Amino acid sequence: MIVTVTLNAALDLTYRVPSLTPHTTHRVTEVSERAGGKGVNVARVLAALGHTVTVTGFAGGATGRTLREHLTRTSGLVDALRPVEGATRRTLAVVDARTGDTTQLNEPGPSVSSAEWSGFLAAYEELVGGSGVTAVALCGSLPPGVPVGAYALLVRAARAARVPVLLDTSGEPLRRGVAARPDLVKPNAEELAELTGAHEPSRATRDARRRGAHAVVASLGAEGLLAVTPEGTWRATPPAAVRGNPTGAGDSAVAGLLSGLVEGLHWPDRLARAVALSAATVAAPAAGEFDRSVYDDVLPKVTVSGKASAA
Ligand SMILES: O=P(O)(O)OC[C@H]1O[C@](O)(CO)[C@@H](O)[C@H]1O
Repeated sequence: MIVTVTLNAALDLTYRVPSLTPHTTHRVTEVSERAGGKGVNVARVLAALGHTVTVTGFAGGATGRTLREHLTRTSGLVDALRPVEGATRRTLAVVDARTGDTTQLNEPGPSVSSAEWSGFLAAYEELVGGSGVTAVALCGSLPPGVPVGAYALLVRAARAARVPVLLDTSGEPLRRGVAARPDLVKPNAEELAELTGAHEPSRATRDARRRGAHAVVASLGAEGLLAVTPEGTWRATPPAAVRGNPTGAGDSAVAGLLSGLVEGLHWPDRLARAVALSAATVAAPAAGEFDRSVYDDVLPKVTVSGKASAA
């Protein structure tokens, strides 16, 4: 069983408008509402790939209730979200139908008390310390009240339980989390540059490893993925850019990497799967989903170059 942690879960709204223009009124032509937050999206993609996933983090208020109802509709997901007094946030993705561009607005999330945080930490330690957990993904921003070093604690607890742990966050929580030596981090180019101060991806990726991450997979948008790992260095590139809504493409890459890890795939196959899932998510209406025909089409066309390290 894979565990995904979403401390700042969200009810994701996606609006499609004919053309997004500041200072004007828009008629929304399509509305979708989904359970979201990065770890929830990762879990939904993993479940669609046939994995059983326990979803944990916080949920509260009417939005939290709606999010949990959405989760019950996806088979393969086990809801282990912990209740909080504050209401789960909403996020809004506005898709401009003319240009295909997406504008994302994320609420900050509920205030989490220190008692709620300590309760979560104890439950998490018990969960990852129990039997049958094959990997943990720690994903997304932290809600107000959760300590900035939260991910570092969660990484250490997973490592103590000998469970492989992946971290996908940004800013100071990423910096501290990386120093706790996760097995894998998956920053995008911007997060990587902020972490390391380096703007050239291969240099920044190597630097992120020096800071503590065992392996680093950088997501570089339409240019695919760059992986720097103890087993080797690879670049995985999609055959062509896919038009659509890129929200959640990084989450699908995480799902591809994690599923590949627990299935024992070699790095080049894991990376190809992650790139194909990302592309297939751009083609889908919302984060946490992917277009299976695009996935099947792109997967054999992903180019993976690079080499394994000398044994
Ligand atoms: O936790 P954040 O970094 O604010 O990201 C959350 C948001 O990102 C997405 O997961 C897309 O990656 C949305 O579904 C939305 O919930």
